[in-house]
Amino acid sequence: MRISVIGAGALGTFYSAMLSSSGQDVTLVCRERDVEALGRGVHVTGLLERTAHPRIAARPPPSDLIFVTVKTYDIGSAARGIHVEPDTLVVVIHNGLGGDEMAASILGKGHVAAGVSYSGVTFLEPGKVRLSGYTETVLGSVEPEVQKRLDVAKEALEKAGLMARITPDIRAAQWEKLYANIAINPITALTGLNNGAILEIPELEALAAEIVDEASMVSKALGIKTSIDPVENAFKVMRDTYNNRSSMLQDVTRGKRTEIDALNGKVCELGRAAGIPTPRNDTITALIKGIEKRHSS
Ligand SMILES: NC(=O)C1=CN([C@@H]2O[C@H](COP(=O)(O)OP(=O)(O)OC[C@H]3O[C@@H](n4cnc5c(N)ncnc54)[C@H](O)[C@@H]3O)[C@@H](O)[C@H]2O)C=CC1
Ligand SMILES: CC(C)(CO)C(=O)C(=O)O
Repeated sequence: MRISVIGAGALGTFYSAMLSSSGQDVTLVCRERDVEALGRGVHVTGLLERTAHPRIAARPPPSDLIFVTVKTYDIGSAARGIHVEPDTLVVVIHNGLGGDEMAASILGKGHVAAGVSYSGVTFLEPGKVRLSGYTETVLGSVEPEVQKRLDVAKEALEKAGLMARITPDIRAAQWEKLYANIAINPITALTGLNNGAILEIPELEALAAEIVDEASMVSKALGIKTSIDPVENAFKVMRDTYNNRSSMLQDVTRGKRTEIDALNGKVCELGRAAGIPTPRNDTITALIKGIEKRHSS
């Protein structure tokens, strides 16, 4: 089976190293500027050590299974570069909401599934990443025909030593992770604190709970049924990742664009459409956009 991983950042380097070192036929699709460095191999350090030599390409080759591991705002352009064959399955692994729908609008609903990853991977330099959290990838599609074909992706991940699970409700899985990201990512990006420190400041802990409560109201209005307590789950992730610097804190520290539109911004958008007020998320979104503007000007 021909597997491609699009995006040689933190997650893509990790997945391609794992898939390729298990003997599978893998192409890592990267930016032109990184082709040479990645040609020397990809390396994972931290919780486990892996070195692998996947094929490297600046354009997606014809593939049976494609993992898209780019930031949410790049999913559209990455999808436009993919040529799908009739049986190609594209799994878009991302935080937030709307990414797989964006890919499906370009590639066709019959090709696209979503993935929710609970790994924690830090990008060090092209071809080098550090793994700090190593848990499962949850796979699912809202399209029954795609859902039936997800075993292919699950088996490829498992063969690579990665835990994978197919969920019958991918939207619920995405919301479950979203509750943690909308509380942790922007608060840490605005304060510079590590994830766990939110719990040490009563005012921030209360703000985090209010942000998640608003999202929970929106998800209920949309008929999303999750199996967790949203606020408790967000607090648990803060405890479990106590010393992490969130991806959004890392983004603003480096002057990079953030994924705020697919996180709190999406909650505001869906809340407006459903008639549910989201004042905390509106404010948080505006503040992060202000930081992005500072960096872009
Ligand atoms: N890093 C992590 O531990 C986790 C990340 N996620 C999510 O996974 C997604 C990917 O995250 P990261 O790997 O951290 O991002 P990243 O920013 O480290 O890597 C994305 C890479 O994709 C490249 N890229 C963008 N468009 C491309 C295209 N058209 N062709 C080829 N390369 C392209 C970028 O240049 C960058 O190297 C995000 O939605 C993130 O929130 C989810 C769970 C954990
Ligand atoms: C779970 C969490 C908050 C870990 O830092 C994360 O997903 C992120 O930083 O984007």
